[in-house]
Amino acid sequence: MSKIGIMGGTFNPVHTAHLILAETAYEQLGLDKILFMPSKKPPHKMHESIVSDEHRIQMVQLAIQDNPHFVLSYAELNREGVTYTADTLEELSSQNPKDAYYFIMGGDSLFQLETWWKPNKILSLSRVAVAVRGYETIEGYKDQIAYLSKKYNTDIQLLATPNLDISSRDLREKRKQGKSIRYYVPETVYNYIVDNHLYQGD
Ligand SMILES: Nc1ncnc2c1ncn2[C@@H]1O[C@H](COP(=O)(O)OP(=O)(O)OP(=O)(O)O)[C@@H](O)[C@H]1O
Ligand SMILES: O=C(O)c1ccc[n+]([C@@H]2O[C@H](COP(=O)([O-])O)[C@@H](O)[C@H]2O)c1
Repeated sequence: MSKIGIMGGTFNPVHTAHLILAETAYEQLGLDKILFMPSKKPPHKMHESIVSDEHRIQMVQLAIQDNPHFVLSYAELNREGVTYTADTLEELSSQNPKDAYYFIMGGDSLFQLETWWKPNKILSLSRVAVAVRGYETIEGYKDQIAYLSKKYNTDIQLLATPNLDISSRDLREKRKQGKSIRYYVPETVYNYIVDNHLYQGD
């Protein structure tokens, strides 16, 4: 049996907080590997402008290539239409029934989790590991963790990450304003964004 972390995201673009979050989960939960799983068409971002799958794949690949326990997963990119986490977990666990899945997320996702498709299935097929985001505090998460843990009879893990106030949205905005995003993303990803003129206009 392997313990597999899933770092799902739009990764538009992937940034340093995603990588720190995944590495912390790997270490703290004693995982065997982390799947970086770009979403195809996230249901809650249907109207957002997202760079092509190819660009997001390239950026994730560049970001994780030096880490032997980080793996790019095409599980959602290979599916047609809207991709739901519950369906992805069902597919993964039927392919590898002996593996245990840990779905890694930031606090914004934790507070939205009940609005996702079939939260019950998500929480029965995986354990959630959550990191405090930006200026939020652990205190603000405790009630939500206790509520979800009790309701869905699960054990939600809190990850000991530093609070990193980095978001893809802010990085896209900085680029639009001509500001630097150097060091918010790995150097390879920074060069890719600059070389491909990504996030410069509308
Ligand atoms: N700074 C952060 N701290 C903790 N978790 C984060 C952080 N940034 C992203 N995450 C988590 O990583 C996962 C994937 O995030 P996503 O790709 O949407 O990045 P994002 O920065 O939230 O993007 P956007 O600003 O476009 O919404 C989500 O579960 C999100 O909560
Ligand atoms: O399945 C759902 O209903 C659902 C709704 C919102 C988000 N998700 C997943 O949550 C992960 C983080 O999403 P995002 O948009 O914050 O990058 C990513 O894997 C999404 O597919 C899933």
